[in-house]
Amino acid sequence: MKEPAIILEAHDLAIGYRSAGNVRTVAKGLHLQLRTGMLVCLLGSNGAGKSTLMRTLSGLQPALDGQVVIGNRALASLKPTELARQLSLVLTDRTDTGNLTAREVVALGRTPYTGWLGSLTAVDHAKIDLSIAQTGIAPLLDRPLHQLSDGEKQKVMLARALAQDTALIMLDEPTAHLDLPNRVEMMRLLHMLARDTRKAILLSTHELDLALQTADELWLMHPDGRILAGLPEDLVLNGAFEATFAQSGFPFDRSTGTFVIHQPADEPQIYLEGAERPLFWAKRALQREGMGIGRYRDAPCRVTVTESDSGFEAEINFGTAAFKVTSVQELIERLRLIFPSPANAAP
Ligand SMILES: Nc1ncnc2c1ncn2[C@@H]1O[C@H](COP(=O)(O)OP(=O)(O)OP(=O)(O)O)[C@@H](O)[C@H]1O
Repeated sequence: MKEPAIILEAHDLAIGYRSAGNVRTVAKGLHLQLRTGMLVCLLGSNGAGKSTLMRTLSGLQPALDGQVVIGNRALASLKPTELARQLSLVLTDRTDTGNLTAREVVALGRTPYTGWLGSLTAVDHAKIDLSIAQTGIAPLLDRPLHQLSDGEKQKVMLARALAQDTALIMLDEPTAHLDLPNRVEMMRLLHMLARDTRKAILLSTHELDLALQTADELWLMHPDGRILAGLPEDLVLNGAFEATFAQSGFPFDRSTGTFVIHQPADEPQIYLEGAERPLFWAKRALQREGMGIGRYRDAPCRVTVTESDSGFEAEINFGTAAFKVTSVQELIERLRLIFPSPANAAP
């Protein structure tokens, strides 16, 4: 496999805003690299500076200090047409495309090569056809963009970026208006595109779980203005992920890669064991109920779960008593009889 090449570099970059003599620095001292074939997800809490960074890296706003280099040229020295041949940008803000059809919007991706009134060559048509095939938008092509659903529009805007045929694509919250299946599909598509077309793709998102699963690299915007970059798994295991979202108030469970919404209210009196799938869902339900799950087999109550034809079965052993239940609901009800919730317990 070819070594990934560096497409974009930021050296000692400071980002933020300058107005009426005031400077508001959002982050500084940033050293970043984007390489071919990589899907990089930029994550951070609200107000951490994701949009500011995306806008600065794409030349929409000037850096406060430092330098961005794209394709071996300083970003600040690139003319708009030169930049448009290096970088395509997909913004979530609804763009006014009038009555243009999806096909016409995709064709706009070729503007850096044809000019506004330029006619499309065979090469342009081939690039457009390829981007349509890659995003699977053929059935939408003759419809005005404004009549499409948000998910469909998002795919058309991605096709336009692909038609632009740049080594680097940046997307600002590309999953923002999509439902779960479309969010998953969009992330999978972007991951596949990075792999297959060797493009560098940078996107900002609040989809922590999807980013953890699909990104080749994460850029975590720490509230103190640093960016921690690395493989998702390393950033989880070394605590960087937790630190980035520490202010959310929810502990992050490094073993499951999820935020813990329910804290145990009860003593850890239940030991859970058994098949992986029923164990996962039983544990979730017990956690939601605030039931204390212990780590040792000699806990007062042992629950052994199995997968049955109807999905779930469990045996509860408490002292000399044993109970069989056939749903998670029954399990919770039986356990609540054994261990009344502290909130409901008699004083
Ligand atoms: N035009 C502006 N002038 C001054 N400060 C701004 C401007 N736009 C944003 N900011 C500030 O810069 C900081 C970073 O904002 P930014 O929009 O980049 O964060 P974000 O990570 O994209 O947030 P979100 O996840 O909420 O979209 C915030 O404190 C914000 O208030």
